[in-house]
Amino acid sequence: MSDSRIPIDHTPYDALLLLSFGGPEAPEDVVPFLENVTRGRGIPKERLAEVGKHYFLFGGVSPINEQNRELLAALRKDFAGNGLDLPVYWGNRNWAPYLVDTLREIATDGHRRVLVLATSAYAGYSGCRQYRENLADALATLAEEGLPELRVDKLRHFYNHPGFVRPMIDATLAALDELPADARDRAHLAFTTHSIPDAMAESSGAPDDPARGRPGGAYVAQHLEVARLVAEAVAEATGVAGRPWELVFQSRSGAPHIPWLEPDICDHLESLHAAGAPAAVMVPIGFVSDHMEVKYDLDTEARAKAAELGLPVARAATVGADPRFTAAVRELVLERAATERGVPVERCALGALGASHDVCAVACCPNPRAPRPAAAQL
Ligand SMILES: CC1=C(CCC(=O)O)c2cc3nc(cc4[nH]c(cc5[nH]c(cc1n2)c(C)c5CCC(=O)O)c(CCC(=O)O)c4C)C(CCC(=O)O)=C3C
Ligand SMILES: [Fe+2]
Repeated sequence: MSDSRIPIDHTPYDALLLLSFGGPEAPEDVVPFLENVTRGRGIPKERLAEVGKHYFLFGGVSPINEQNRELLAALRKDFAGNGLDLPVYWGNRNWAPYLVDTLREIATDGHRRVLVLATSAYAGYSGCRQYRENLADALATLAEEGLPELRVDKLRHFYNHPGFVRPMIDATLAALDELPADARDRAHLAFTTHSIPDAMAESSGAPDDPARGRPGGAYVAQHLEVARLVAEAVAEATGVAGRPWELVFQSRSGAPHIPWLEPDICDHLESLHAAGAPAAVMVPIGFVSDHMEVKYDLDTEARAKAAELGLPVARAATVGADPRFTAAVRELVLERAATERGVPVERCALGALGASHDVCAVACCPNPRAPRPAAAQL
């Protein structure tokens, strides 16, 4: 890591907010949680009933909140151990602790400039702007309550930061080791992420992003870049060149007549099997922790499909609270703080796309329904 070159000075910021999706923690939470997630989004009732079943299969508890508690503790420990005296708070979009309550706490604790780490590494409406709209809504509520004004900035997309990519390389190598030895060297890598509507993918990214308007937009271009970086590092570590890999999708919702990114991981496993592939590793590069989309859609549904086909599969772990990731967050905080102070610093990124912008443009990753106020933009 290059953090030694960035001064350990968090001014002008006085708090970091870990902002996440949230999930139910008891059976009676499941329906209200799904109502929060899908309000005004036109998700068919049948799909909601189906997704509800996924949660009930796990006792009505999503692992996501516990994973965020672990990340919060790991960030605090990393900061404390490296002389970064910046309080870290946690709030969610869809479940307690709710974002608005956490922001109120931040304001009443006397903080004014808040940096936000969203648990989503890539560009796109769902992973970026929607969180910024939620921030704008929460700030409006605090203003109505007469609380002092907070200024909120969001950390840049971290998909190509070495502290995010390197743990995924190791996780892919570990998953390959779980496969039968005679299938290992010819096993495919199936990189997976959340499917989103084609139109949302195409409009993802900054207006001047070269990927914008191309099929899949910045969302797909960024995932392809991470997939390539992981595949190349795995080739180097294993000495196996030319291993096939693909970017595939999971967790589609929405109405069937609206096109979403494909192929689905389960269809992909079928194609691999039909084409004679001996095994596959599923690498969930689109997610930062092993939450429900990973535990159900991959570990339950896709594994069942693979078992039915007789295709050996393994699943790589997500980054979670890996110390390299918490160090990367620290580095990103210090990088952004230095930039705000006008101090030039190295902006660490692997691969060809370079470090993302710090501040989103008004036309970045537009809302697919109608424009709404969003925080942390130009
Ligand atoms: C890009 C993306 C990410 C990754 C970036 C990020 O992390 O933000 C993500 C993460 C997550 N999505 C999650 C859960 C759900 N997403 C849904 C619905 C949707 N997701 C979408 C996209 C994404 N989603 C979209 C375009 C929809 C359609 C409705 C809409 O336009 O909003 C629904 C509704 C039911 C259904 O699945 O149809 C649920 C329950 C959980 C929590 C898991 C847990 O509980 O452990 C997490 C981390
Ligand atoms: Fe989702």
